[in-house]
Amino acid sequence: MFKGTKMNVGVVGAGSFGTAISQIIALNVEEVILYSRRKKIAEDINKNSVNNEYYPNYKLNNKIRAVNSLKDLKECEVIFITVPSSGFRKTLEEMKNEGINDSILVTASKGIEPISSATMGQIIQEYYNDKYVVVSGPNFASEVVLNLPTVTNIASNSKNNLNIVKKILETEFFKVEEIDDVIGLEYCGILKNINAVANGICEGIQINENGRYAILTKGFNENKKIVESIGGKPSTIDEYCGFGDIILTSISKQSRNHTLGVLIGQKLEINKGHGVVFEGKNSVKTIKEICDKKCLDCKIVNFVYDVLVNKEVAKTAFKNLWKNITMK
Ligand SMILES: NC(=O)C1=CN([C@@H]2O[C@H](COP(=O)(O)OP(=O)(O)OC[C@H]3O[C@@H](n4cnc5c(N)ncnc54)[C@H](OP(=O)(O)O)[C@@H]3O)[C@@H](O)[C@H]2O)C=CC1
Ligand SMILES: O=C(CO)COP(=O)(O)O
Repeated sequence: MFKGTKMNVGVVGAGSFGTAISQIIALNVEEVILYSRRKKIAEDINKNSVNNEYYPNYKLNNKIRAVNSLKDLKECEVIFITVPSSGFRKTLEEMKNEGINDSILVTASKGIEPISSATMGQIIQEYYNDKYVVVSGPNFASEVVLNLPTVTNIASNSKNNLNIVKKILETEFFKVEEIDDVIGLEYCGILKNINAVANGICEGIQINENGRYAILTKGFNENKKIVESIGGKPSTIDEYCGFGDIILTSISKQSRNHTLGVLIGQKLEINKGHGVVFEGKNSVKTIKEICDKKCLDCKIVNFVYDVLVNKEVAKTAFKNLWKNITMK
């Protein structure tokens, strides 16, 4: 007999993380409705329980039902949004237009909107309310999909919504820890991508390990300053979503942001055509603007900005960074 939560849960975005989190949720609810903007992906999932595009060799839980219209999520009490930040606002607009009004919205996207500098949660607030839930942590989708030991942090202004989301997500191996800092949690996910690119660049130009871990330490401490400056708690950086995710994505070759840095450091051409999600690349300009506005001298952000935006040679940018690395 089913012992989980009797709830309609939806997931928007049948990509790496959306599919992975659906697997986790499926362990706790009767049905997960997974929205794919591509009909073929939805059809494959429903026919064979396989997401051929993102996990071709993995059988998904048969409690996952894929749909190709956002209308089909109308009855969901909770909806997780897992599209990249670049498509987040458009997705919310479409959800609104399709009559999705009363669901608890959860964001797992680790990016920031250019120009408005809005976090994904703040964009949700524009269309809905401030009762959204943020999920973030050292959570590679490739491991989440297998329900391997993982911890994530969640935060919300609504205790009730937080409890509901925790119930939907927590499994024996996928642990969920609440923290009391919505904006800090979101910023941890945004900033660690920039650290990952920075450490990847250093690896790409073959900086020694002592040097690379100095860069990592510097980035960790600068993130604390940034989180505090935007109204978050500096201590949030010590949590899984902070320390854990910075380390994971700065070091692991599984990280796309880290890999991007390595390739740039090695002066290899980045293939722009295949839509790989590099949230760090997309957010560094906005984060640099925020730091400048707040008169924060964040050397790791500047380093990544110099390489990615100013197109400075990575080795030159590193030399400039290193000159001032011990300056507060
Ligand atoms: N991968 C990971 O380990 C983790 C990722 N995240 C975060 O989750 C977010 C998504 O990442 P991830 O799942 O890896 O990315 P993927 O590229 O694997 O999947 C993205 C999903 O969003 C859809 N999508 C892409 N662009 C748009 C758009 N403009 N409008 C609507 N839908 C769109 C894609 O559809 P289609 O297939 O048709 O392109 C796909 O379903 C990112 O912000 C990332 O930082 C968070 C934790 C872990
Ligand atoms: O956020 C992630 C793991 O926590 C995934 O990182 P990448 O986007 O760099 O692959």
